[in-house]
Amino acid sequence: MAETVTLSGKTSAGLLASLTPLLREWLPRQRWFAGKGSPVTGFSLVAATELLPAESRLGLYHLLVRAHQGAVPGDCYQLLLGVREALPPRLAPALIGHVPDGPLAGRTVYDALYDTRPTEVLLEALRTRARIGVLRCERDPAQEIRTGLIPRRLTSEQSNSSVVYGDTFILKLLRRVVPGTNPDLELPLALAREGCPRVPAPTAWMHAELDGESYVLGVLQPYVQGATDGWELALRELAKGEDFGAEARALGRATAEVHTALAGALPTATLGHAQLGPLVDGMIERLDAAAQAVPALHPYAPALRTAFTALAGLAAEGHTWTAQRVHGDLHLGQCLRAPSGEWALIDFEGEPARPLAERRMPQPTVRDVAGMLRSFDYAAHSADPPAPGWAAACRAAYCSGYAEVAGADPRTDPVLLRAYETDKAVYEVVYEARHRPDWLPVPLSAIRRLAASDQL
Ligand SMILES: Nc1ncnc2c1ncn2[C@@H]1O[C@H](COP(=O)(O)OP(=O)(O)O)[C@@H](O)[C@H]1O
Ligand SMILES: O=P(O)(O)O[C@H]1O[C@H](CO)[C@@H](O[C@H]2O[C@H](CO)[C@@H](O)[C@H](O)[C@H]2O)[C@H](O)[C@H]1O
Repeated sequence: MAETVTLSGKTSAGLLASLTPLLREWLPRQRWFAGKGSPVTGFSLVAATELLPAESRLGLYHLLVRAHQGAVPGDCYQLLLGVREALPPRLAPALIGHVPDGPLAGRTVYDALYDTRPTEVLLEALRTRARIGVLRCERDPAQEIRTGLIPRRLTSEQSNSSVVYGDTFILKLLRRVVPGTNPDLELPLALAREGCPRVPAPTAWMHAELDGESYVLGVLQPYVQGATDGWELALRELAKGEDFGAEARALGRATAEVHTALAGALPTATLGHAQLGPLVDGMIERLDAAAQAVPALHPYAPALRTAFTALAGLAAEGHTWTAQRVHGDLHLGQCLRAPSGEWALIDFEGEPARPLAERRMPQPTVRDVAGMLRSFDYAAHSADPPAPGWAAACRAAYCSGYAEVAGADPRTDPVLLRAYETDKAVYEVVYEARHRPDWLPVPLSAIRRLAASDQL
């Protein structure tokens, strides 16, 4: 591996100044950019590390940059920038721009995750537990990382960016990074220690040490070869008019296995009146904000609010609930079915827009169950014609499968389940209004059902 350096203050200031106009254009267009809606006014450099010298044919920089949006410093993003004289045609979609001045004047800068050599450099750093400037790589000594694996970038990227190496490993590079323990590494590591086979065990990971704080930057894990995700599979079965009950039941069992392992690995808590109050307040605040943001939700808000006040009422009567660490953003797209038929769960980041501390709090497991129940409903309502009976059968099979392993059926606590399902549907209304307005009718159909009923 080439010699690597953390850039001096002067060099990095020059670098950032010349990159700023290009990044200001490019960053807001990325799928993973979280600050959509308000313009980026500037950047500050959090860390810059040269992984391949810029003077060579191919330069490579690892950057952590804070995007400023208005007066307050905004989110910190991880960028891997390649530097070349000119881009070969295969790298055209990766173009960020041509640098007009400064230390890289006349050269072309691009998103290096599209390129083979830079992604090989990352894997090599993980394999060799490299420490480069602020970057630190660590790995599970029990797992081997072979050399010579061919990288390819995943095009189905969502909140982050992923590279698959020879169908053996997948490296997820977090794009918006925050200091602290990241559940996307914390939970799979805890599950691996607990011997839970439902979640690929982290093979290696990279973080940055900055001012005494650690930022998780990426996680390498075994790639589930030939897997189909639950969303794709559900839509396929729906289109064929096929029953999905057996798969839904297996998914319920897999979810309960993961919950059982998480409860064994990490602290649990009891939620009584004092703890539930703030949780319910949060649900009501999210509902009010959503009803303001999406007018179509407004007429249903009073009826939806009863889902939350009913839960607060139970707590006031002295009911308690068990809380533990959960997935936090579970839906069919986070479930992978291997050709063997086994299900794996991925992406333990939680809802990325929520603060880390909130995402790491113990919560009732029904939060994940509600996410999956919503997902069956989503699949059924994106079919033409909608198939509510199919969703109802999947939801029942999922809860039965869950109960077989957990020993308790989520449907036996309808007030809790309705509150969490309502909270999720409200979140989805805002998500769709912001990202996919054509999909808004899907969560709105659930909103109508939830507003009209006081049970599952
Ligand atoms: N271990 C894995 N094996 C196979 N495919 C995976 C694995 N982990 C993730 N993927 C694929 O990568 C995609 C993105 O992963 P995910 O963790 O959900 O990232 P994001 O946070 O960007 O949504 C998933 O939808 C899935 O198709
Ligand atoms: O996968 P992400 O962590 O990025 O989750 C976000 O995007 C999801 C859509 O890609 C969104 O999920 C919603 O749509 C799914 C179908 O596309 C459906 O299966 C889910 O049940 C529904 O919530 C998710 O809410 C959002 O956080």
